[in-house]
Amino acid sequence: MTEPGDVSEETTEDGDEEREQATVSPPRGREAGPGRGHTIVVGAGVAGLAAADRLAEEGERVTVVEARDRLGGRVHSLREWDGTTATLDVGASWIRGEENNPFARLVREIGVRTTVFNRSTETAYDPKGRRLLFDRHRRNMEDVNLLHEHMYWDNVGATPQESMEEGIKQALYDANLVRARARDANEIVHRLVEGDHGADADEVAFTAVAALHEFSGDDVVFPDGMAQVTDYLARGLDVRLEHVVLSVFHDGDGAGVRVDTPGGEETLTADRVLVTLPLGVLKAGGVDFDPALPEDKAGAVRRLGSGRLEKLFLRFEEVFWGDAEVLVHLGTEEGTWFHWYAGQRVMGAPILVCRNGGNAARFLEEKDEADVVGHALDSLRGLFRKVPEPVGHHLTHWMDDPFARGSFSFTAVGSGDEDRTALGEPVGERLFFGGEATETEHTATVHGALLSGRREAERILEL
Ligand SMILES: Cc1cc2nc3c(=O)[nH]c(=O)nc-3n(C[C@H](O)[C@H](O)[C@H](O)COP(=O)(O)OP(=O)(O)OC[C@H]3O[C@@H](n4cnc5c(N)ncnc54)[C@H](O)[C@@H]3O)c2cc1C
Repeated sequence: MTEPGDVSEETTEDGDEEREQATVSPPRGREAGPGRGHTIVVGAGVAGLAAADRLAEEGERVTVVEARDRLGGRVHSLREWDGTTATLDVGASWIRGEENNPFARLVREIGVRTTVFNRSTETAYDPKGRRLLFDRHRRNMEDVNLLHEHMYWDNVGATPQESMEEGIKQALYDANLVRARARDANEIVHRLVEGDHGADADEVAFTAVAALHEFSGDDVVFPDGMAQVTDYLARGLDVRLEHVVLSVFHDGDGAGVRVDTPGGEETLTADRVLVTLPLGVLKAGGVDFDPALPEDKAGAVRRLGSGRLEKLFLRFEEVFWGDAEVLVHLGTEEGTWFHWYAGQRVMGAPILVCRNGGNAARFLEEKDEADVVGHALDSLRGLFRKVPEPVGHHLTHWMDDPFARGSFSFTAVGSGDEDRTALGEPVGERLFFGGEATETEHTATVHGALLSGRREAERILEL
């Protein structure tokens, strides 16, 4: 190990890129202020950048190492997609609940434009593609709220071994809805679980109901892309892209990482390392830790789940679905194509986007891309008489992405908050852990990632 605080200097072409980046904004975090040290942050997602931003502001020297050739991690805005002016948020797109939400506060500080999908236009269709009367859909959603309320109450005293599926069954029994209403509410609740957790109701712990402490207010999206926020956090920082961390090591003298770069392998050392790798990457075991992670942390990595949620964007010549900005389709094959969001206003182009989570995503994963698009079009053709061929599409593959290995963490049956806490615990004063999976109250979200990064920055600043 070289001296703590000594990071090998870049001499490759990458170095030029880094210097170029630094000139866009005044450099930050390049030197340690009085009494401060040097932290290597692994991962330039929301968590890593939020930590680096805070540490740099407080005089810490910070070096961010990122495997991809871009910032943002699971925040990824594809700008000017497909020859249009549209920006696609192919990872996170929503701030869930604007009020008191720290991510929303940051967005306001930066002055980034947000908007809401107009839910008053939400239109639901039955399995045969018949539009449900507005009142019927509203009643369905009231039934869903009732089930959720029962689930919150039934959750008191639930054990980690109980599944969300069992919780839903109990709530259905308690709510005592008539058959057709119970069927619709049951289906909608299942689709919501799959979207929120990226897993099926029988894979998710029932206790996760209580863990979804979301904020009130509107859910807002970013017409110009959420990546404006990660770009802002990274301004002026020393971020080294295309640096794939192979191992993380630490001892009494310091900590460091071995990285694979386009110029070959390198070793970077510092006083400490903050790891914000996605849970899926930790689960895959591609990054070595020396010494090995403590058993409670390794166990947490095994027990927590990495969920799947994939998005399909379809671009058409023109809007054929009317004014609706949200379409709900009940009774589809394997729960696929349940929720469509229409981007004519929000994205400024005739785009439909659908998210498939859990089983629906697994079902589609078996197909090649053309078949997935065909399957989506068949489903839409059940709703509209004339569905033209799309002129473009984008399908995400977060589960296969080697630097994500999933969309976000979920509390799997048999795991719990104590696993998330263990995952976020530091190892001595050299190794720290952040990322959405290390949060107990706001898992699987950008605000959770933000809070985890700031939490670890505070921990380091208190040393
Ligand atoms: C399809 C999808 C939809 C979502 N929708 C929403 C939403 O609407 N609202 C919401 O709040 N949240 C949403 N999320 C969740 C949200 O995106 C994440 O919770 C959040 O972005 C995670 O941030 P993070 O910093 O913890 O992890 P990441 O953003 O994954 O950052 C970790 C970084 O580590 C890097 N990395 C991985 N391996 C290595 C390695 N070996 N060496 C170096 N670097 C490495 C990665 O490339 C990445 O940049 C969604 C996620 C997905 C995938």
